[in-house]
Amino acid sequence: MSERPRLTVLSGPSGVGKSTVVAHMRKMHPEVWLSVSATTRHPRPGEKNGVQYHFVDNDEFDKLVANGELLEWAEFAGNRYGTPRAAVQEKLERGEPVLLEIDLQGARQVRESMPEAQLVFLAPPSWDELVRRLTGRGTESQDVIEKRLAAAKIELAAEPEFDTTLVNTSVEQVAAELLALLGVA
Ligand SMILES: Nc1ncnc2c1ncn2[C@@H]1O[C@H](COP(=O)(O)OP(=O)(O)OP(=O)(O)O)[C@@H](O)[C@H]1O
Ligand SMILES: Nc1nc2c(ncn2[C@@H]2O[C@H](COP(=O)(O)O)[C@@H](O)[C@H]2O)c(=O)[nH]1
Repeated sequence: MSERPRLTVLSGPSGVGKSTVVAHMRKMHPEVWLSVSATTRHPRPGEKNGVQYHFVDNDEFDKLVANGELLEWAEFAGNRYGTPRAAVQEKLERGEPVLLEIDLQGARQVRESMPEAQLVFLAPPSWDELVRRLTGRGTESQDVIEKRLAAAKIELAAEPEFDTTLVNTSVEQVAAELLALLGVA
């Protein structure tokens, strides 16, 4: 009997570098499949529907929830985000690894529904560096940055709930560590 296919969750505070690390990893290994979440957040400049996210309005998101189409979902800093269930199930049924990049509330839901999943926490080298990265990205208003930093304090305190912690000092190094955890490299 083959080993059960693995679902990996990558979580960590807003601005720590999750998307940057995953993008670097997929540049080296395009075969790594990342779930595309649905969100009610407005696209940032350069973001395309169906690529970074499926951008939906509140009614569409309500329908996804009501129809049981989301594996998990959460409200984060004023917007809702959720993982479409069907694509994840299809990949796992084919025996292919699955990567989710989601917040702490979503990670906790996955732990409940799929205890075999591995939960990876991406931590910043320091609090000041996290603030620098989130602010320096320049994509959020000061009000939203403050909401995200308030959430970050809760997320950092939850680090012991995760199976593994990776510290994002070097994008290249942490991408290699994540690949190893995915069983790709
Ligand atoms: N190791 C690193 N060293 C320096 N800067 C980094 C590093 N990793 C990421 N960054 C920078 O930090 C900023 C935030 O990164 P990114 O958008 O990937 O974070 P995130 O965790 O995906 O955030 P969110 O949860 O808000 O989507 C970006 O400007 C990115 O270039
Ligand atoms: N619970 C979920 N969280 C998600 C999902 N997709 C993304 N996220 C997380 O939301 C925040 C904010 O993302 P941003 O793109 O607006 O910066 C971040 O922590 C993401 O990881 C999801 O499907 N479910």
